[in-house]
Amino acid sequence: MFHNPASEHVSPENTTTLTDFGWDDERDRSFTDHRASGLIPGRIVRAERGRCQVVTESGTVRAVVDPRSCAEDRLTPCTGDWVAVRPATATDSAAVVEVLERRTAVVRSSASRSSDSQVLAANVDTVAVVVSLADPVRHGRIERMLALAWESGAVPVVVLTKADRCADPGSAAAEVVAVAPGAQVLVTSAATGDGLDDLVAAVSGTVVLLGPSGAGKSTLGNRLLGEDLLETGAVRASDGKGRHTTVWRELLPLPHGGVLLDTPGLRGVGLHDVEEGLGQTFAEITDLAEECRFADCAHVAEPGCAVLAAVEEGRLTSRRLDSYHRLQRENAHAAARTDARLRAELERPRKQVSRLIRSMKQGPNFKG
Ligand SMILES: Nc1nc2c(ncn2[C@@H]2O[C@H](COP(=O)(O)OP(=O)(O)OP(=O)(O)O)[C@@H](O)[C@H]2O)c(=O)[nH]1
Ligand SMILES: [Zn+2]
Repeated sequence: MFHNPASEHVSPENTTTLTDFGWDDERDRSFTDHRASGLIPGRIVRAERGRCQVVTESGTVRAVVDPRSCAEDRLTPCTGDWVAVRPATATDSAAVVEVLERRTAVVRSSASRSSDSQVLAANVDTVAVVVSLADPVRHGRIERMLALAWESGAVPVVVLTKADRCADPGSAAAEVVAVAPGAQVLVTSAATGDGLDDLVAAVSGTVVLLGPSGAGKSTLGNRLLGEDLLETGAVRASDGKGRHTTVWRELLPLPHGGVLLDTPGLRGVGLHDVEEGLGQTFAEITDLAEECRFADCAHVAEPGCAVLAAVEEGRLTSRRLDSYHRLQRENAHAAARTDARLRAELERPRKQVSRLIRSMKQGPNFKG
C-alpha cells in the first residue's frame, strides 16, 4: 500500500484520497523510485499554460510545470494526467517534474499550431457518448464520436438522453445499437430519472461525457455527481449568463466511485488519427473486409469486394458504408494536416541553420 508522511497533514476539509481519483497499486509500485527521491504522486485537476492544480495525498496544490518534464517527449500535462510532484520548499513552489505513463488519451483533431495541446484528457476509463432523443438521431455523428472514444483506449457507452421527449425511445435505441457494435447503449431521462441507475452501473473510473451542445451532458453529469456542480443550459437560460463560471476543478469525484472529467476542450472535439478507432466503430465492415479479394480493397468498386456484396444483399446499409467512407476521408485529411504541421516544425530548425550558414558565407559586413 502507499503511504506518505505528508498525508498525515491532510487538511480536514480534504477527505478525498488519491485512490478516489484512481490511483492504484500498479501506479504506486512504479512510483517507488520517485518516492525515494522525495517526489509525491498527484493527479492534474486543471491544467493551464505552464502551471496546474494537482490533487495530492496532502490536498490540492498549485504547481508550476518544470519545463524539463515535457521538453522532449512532448507530454505536456493535461487534465487527468498522473504526475510526479516536487513538493514546495521554503523558497520554491511545488513543481510537476514528470508526467506518468498515460493509459488512455482523448486527442483533438483541430490541431492548434503548438503541437503540445492535442491531448484533451488523459487516463479516461469511460467515454459516454451523449446523444439527445429529443431531435432526430444523427447516426453519423454517433459513429464519429465512437471512433474517437475507441481510439482513446477507453470503454465507450452510448447514452441516449431526453427519452421523455421521444415518442418511441425503444426503436430509436435499437437503431443506435446497430451502429454501435461492441458498445453498451442506454436510454435515459434526467427529467423522469429513467435509466440513471443503469448509467451509474455502466460507467467506472474516470468518466468523460462527449456530445454536441444541448445533448444534456451537464444535466447528466449533475445526476451522476448527485449535486448541481455543472452549469446546465437550463440555468443559462434562466439567468441569461453564459458558461464562464465552470467549476475550478475539472475532475470531480463521483459518489459511487470514480471521477467525472469535464474540461471545456472536450466540447466539440473532432477526429484525429483514429484509424484503429474507426476499425472498431465499424467492426462488421472490418470483419467483412477480411473476405475482400484485394487486401487493400477500398470497398468502392473493386471486384470481389465482400463489403459491397453485403450492401447488395442487404446485410449492411449503404448509409453505414457511406458514413465509414466519409469518416475515413476525414481522418486521412486530419492525419495529413498533422503530418504537414509536424514536418513544418521539424524543418524550422533546419531553415534557421541554413539561414545562419548563408549569413556566415556572406560575411559580417554584408547588409541585406
Ligand atoms: N426534457 C428533458 N430535458 C433535458 C433532459 N436532460 C437535459 N435536458 C435539458 O436540455 C438542455 C441542455 O442540457 P445541458 O445539460 O445543458 O446540455 P449540455 O450537453 O451540457 O450542453 P453544453 O453545455 O452546451 O455542451 C437543458 O435545458 C436541460 O434542462 C431530459 O432528460 N429531459
Ligand atoms: Zn472490399
